[in-house]
Amino acid sequence: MKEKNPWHTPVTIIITVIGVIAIVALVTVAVLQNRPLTQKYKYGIVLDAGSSHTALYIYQWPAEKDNNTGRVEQTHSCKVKGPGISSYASEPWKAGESLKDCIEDAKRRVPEKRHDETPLYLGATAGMRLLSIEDSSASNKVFQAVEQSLQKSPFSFQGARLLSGQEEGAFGWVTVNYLDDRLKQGLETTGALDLGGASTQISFVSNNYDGSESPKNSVTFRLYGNDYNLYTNSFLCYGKDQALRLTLAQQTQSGPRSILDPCFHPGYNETVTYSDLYDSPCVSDRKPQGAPVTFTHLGQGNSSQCQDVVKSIFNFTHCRYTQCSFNGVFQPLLQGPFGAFSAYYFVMNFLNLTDTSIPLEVVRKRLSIYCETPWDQIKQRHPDVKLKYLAEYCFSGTYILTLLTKGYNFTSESYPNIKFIKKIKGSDAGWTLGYMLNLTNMIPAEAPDSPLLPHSGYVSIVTVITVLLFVLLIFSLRPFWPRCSKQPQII
Ligand SMILES: Nc1nc2c(ncn2[C@@H]2O[C@H](COP(=O)(O)OP(=O)(O)OP(=O)(O)O)[C@@H](O)[C@H]2O)c(=O)[nH]1
Ligand SMILES: [Ca+2]
Repeated sequence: MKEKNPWHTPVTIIITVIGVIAIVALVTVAVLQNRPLTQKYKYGIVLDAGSSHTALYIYQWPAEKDNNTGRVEQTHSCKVKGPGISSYASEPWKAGESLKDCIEDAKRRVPEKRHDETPLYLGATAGMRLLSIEDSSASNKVFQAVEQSLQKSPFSFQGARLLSGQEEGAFGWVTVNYLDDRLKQGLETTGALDLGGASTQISFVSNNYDGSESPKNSVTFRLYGNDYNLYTNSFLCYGKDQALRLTLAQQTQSGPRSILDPCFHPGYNETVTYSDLYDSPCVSDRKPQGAPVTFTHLGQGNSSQCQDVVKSIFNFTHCRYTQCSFNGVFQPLLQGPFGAFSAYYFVMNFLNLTDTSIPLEVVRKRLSIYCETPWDQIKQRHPDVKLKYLAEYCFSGTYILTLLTKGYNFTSESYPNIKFIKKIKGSDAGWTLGYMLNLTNMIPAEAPDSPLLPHSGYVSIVTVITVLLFVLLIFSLRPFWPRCSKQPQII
């Protein structure tokens, strides 16, 4: 006779079926409930109105994770044609007009249904700082013109304003450390070195600096639960274009008809108008009286003399603090790694000198060989490079090394701590990202609560516990199991 399987009773079959359905349902709900939503993005736009040009940056981040694990990244940038907005002082409406192409570009890049919720900011830096010193009414008119133009865009325009040098330095530092993921993890931070056309910024955290010695150089932040006491300084007139004016002013104090400039290649020969050279508040008070209309700017290509001329634009004589960089500005001891961007990168990249493991002495030697190369040869070697940029790389390279070593006190030992960078993980290094993160409150002061378990761990645990409960249920029903009718053995 065939033995009857005790499991084949209606009760156990029903329990098993219900149990299996329950497990499947539970796991499905857990998976569906916790699956990442289809990615939707939010956008933010920042216009960087620099002294030499304006650039527009578009940032995006996952819509449902504004300030948590969502990472803000740059998706696009647009270079505005023409000079910086401060150059339109005499015809301000043109400053507004100049932005239109990049705004049209942004309209195509940001999905249309997000346009009206996308914040748009314009921040102006040293070019407008100089214009506001020189002619505040002209600078107001330029701001009005760009505001009028940007208000017409479909984006949510949040205003155009002048950043202070301190903000420019601090937001550059936030950008670098945010992109490097150093803030969220509370890691040692990276200092930021920004070389613009009209100003230059240095920002870093130094352990032996509490901000009390020079409060105007101190910015404190609480980010992701960590406190930072940042040292920052912006040197107006020490961006590379204004620094070049300072050295040319130094060489033309007697109002000569020609100068032999050690920072330009031998054979270089250009006519410069005195009124153009001295048309900047950085040098205007030093315009020589009775000078001719123009002077001939001749290149000499003499590196050591170039270093001397460049050094002469820094003032090292007075310091009322325990230590200074230059021009009587307090600076604590340099600390940690540094990221150097903007013109630091453009120039050192052109000169093939971004590798800071090359000893500083070798860097100087290579630069002096470059500076001594005749202008004709330089032009032949680089037919595609803009002549204005090409003519200035010898000066700019010398200025960068002088600023870093004589100005900020980097030494042969600390020079390798500098990294010349353009982008970090696809986003440009600069103040714009930090500025937007700040204005959109996207970096919380306290560390966000992270989920106890990752999604996969959560699903696995739910499944295991459900199966265990089910097995337990089956066993708890044991008394109801039909008895196995074993035949007594006949001996
Ligand atoms: N060689 C080279 N120089 C560049 C390039 N782009 C900009 N520059 C120059 O580098 C300097 C710094 O440029 P930016 O960092 O854009 O300066 P900015 O933001 O206009 O000026 P600030 O308002 O002082 O920050 C300026 O003298 C520019 O003319 C480039 O692609 N190559
Ligand atoms: Ca800049």
